[in-house]
Amino acid sequence: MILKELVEGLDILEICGDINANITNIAYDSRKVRNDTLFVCIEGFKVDGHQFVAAAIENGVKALLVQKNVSVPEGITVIRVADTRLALAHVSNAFFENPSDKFTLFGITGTKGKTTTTFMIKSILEKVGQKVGLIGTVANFIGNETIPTERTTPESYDLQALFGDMVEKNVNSVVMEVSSHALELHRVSCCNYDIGVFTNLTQDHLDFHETFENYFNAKMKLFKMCSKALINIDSDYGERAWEAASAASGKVYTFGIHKEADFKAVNIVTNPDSVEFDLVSMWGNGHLKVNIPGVFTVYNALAAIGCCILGGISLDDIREGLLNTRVPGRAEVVYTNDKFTVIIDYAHSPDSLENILKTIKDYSVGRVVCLFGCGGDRDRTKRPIMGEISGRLADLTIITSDNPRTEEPESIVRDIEEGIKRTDGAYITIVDRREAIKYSLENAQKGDIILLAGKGHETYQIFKDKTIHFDEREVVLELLDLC
Ligand SMILES: CC(=O)N[C@H]1[C@@H](OP(=O)(O)OP(=O)(O)OC[C@H]2O[C@@H](n3ccc(=O)[nH]c3=O)[C@H](O)[C@@H]2O)O[C@H](CO)[C@@H](O)[C@@H]1O[C@H](C)C(=O)N[C@@H](C)C(=O)N[C@H](CCC(=O)O)C(=O)O
Ligand SMILES: Nc1ncnc2c1ncn2[C@@H]1O[C@H](COP(=O)(O)OP(=O)(O)OP(=O)(O)O)[C@@H](O)[C@H]1O
Ligand SMILES: N[C@H](CCC[C@H](N)C(=O)O)C(=O)O
Ligand SMILES: [Mg+2]
Repeated sequence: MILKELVEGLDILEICGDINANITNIAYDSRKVRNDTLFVCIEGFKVDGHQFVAAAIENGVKALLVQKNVSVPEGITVIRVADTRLALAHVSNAFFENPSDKFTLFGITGTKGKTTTTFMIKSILEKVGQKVGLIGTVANFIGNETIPTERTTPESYDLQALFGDMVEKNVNSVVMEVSSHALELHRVSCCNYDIGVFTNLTQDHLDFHETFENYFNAKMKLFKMCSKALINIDSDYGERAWEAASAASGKVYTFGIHKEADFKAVNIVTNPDSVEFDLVSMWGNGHLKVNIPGVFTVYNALAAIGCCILGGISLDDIREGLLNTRVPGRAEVVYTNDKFTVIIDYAHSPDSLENILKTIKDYSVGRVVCLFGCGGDRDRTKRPIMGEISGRLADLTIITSDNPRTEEPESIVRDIEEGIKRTDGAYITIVDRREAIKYSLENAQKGDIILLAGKGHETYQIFKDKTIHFDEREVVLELLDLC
């Protein structure tokens, strides 16, 4: 593609060199530069991409997109802009020929419920015969094809490339999780969303956003890219989100349980392994069931129902699609016998831990044992809060490690302990997660529900010096064999 076409519409501060150069590749990492590549230099949190101009030249770069002055030999075009992350999204969208215009795109943002809601929407749309793309925490999917992923929302170039692939493979709809990091760092800029959903806003990621206000504002950026918005009006930030979406989007719809809403759930029945409710809406009323427990599941279901009804799907098809939804690592029972049950769940923030513990507590006949840790290099302020929640709600807490990353696992455990000490909840600390799980199984009492929280579908554990294979589903079964 001609460079001029890639940068058309971009706010350019300065161009040096040939704007008609032919570009066959875009890279934001110098190690992926080859001949005829446009290299986009990003000032990162760890390193400055502008440092790698020499390496890019060595690899045959044709043009550079920069936000700082750089010196290059003749024959290489340099384009300077104010923000290269935004520019990367712009050129990537152009390079793959505006792929998000070619399918229906649903974007789900919020602290909790994104993965679950996307799985519900995928299941419903597949029920009516659509080919669906899904982009999120667990993996990316193109129909039945699974593509492993490291981020919830990919970098803009990778996202547009994936969209391009989805167009080639004839998807009808794409449903994606939109993380606040992605919104803040322009990973989803230039996307054309048909519907944007706000699920809720509770504490997480304050290491990155620093304040709740910044976190909220990052989430609201989604609505500037949507034709329609769907808001959880019961959420603490629901009214403000409604105002922000109304100012930005074409049409705004609401869902909820307590307040008046376009999609409202009444007569909620909670079961140990499912929820049922009646939907009331101007598009139709009806009884629905989801095989995931917890009142929070009703909110996720309402978000999915709203998207699908606004997308023209009938309530009968929605009912069946919802009933068949399964989400790996979310309230997943990995083992049960007549003595105890082991559940894994991806709760790794205060609100989600509180919700899953309350849900389990409602049905337990014996103790609730909560085993969890907190991720290293992530929001530290949530650690004592989660300790306090578990101390208050669980009969026994086993504090252990999650993904320590570059931090000392013992010091993360101590941060959690600080919170649990404010309660009279019983607890022990076992830093090694496998040993902690072993302890929970060896000491299980009749009626126990053992919750392993925080790692859900993950199949690894990240340490300072290594990443090991660690699939909690496998670990439990292996240890039970040994017990
Ligand atoms: C804070 C954050 O989000 N950082 C992301 C960001 O990194 P960065 O820009 O700081 O990158 P950097 O390492 O400083 O490098 C700067 C530039 O130099 C380039 N480089 C680097 C080395 C080299 O030899 N040559 C070269 O060109 C890099 O490719 C990059 O373009 O851009 C990178 C490329 O897209 C991401 O991989 C990286 O994610 C980090 C690893 C991360 O952990 N992100 C998490 C917090 C995240 O994004 N989480 C959310 C979900 C959260 C949730 O809701 O639960 C997500 O969407 O996954
Ligand atoms: N609507 C909700 N409100 C509060 N907690 C929820 C909600 N939905 C799910 N949870 C809890 O949060 C955990 C993660 O849910 P899910 O993966 O759907 O959220 P997410 O927004 O994708 O999270 P992440 O940002 O970690 O990927 C679940 O295992 C459950 O404990
Ligand atoms: N997407 C989230 C996942 C956290 C999962 C938890 N197991 C942890 O490692 O903290 C993040 O990167 O912050
Ligand atoms: Mg997710």
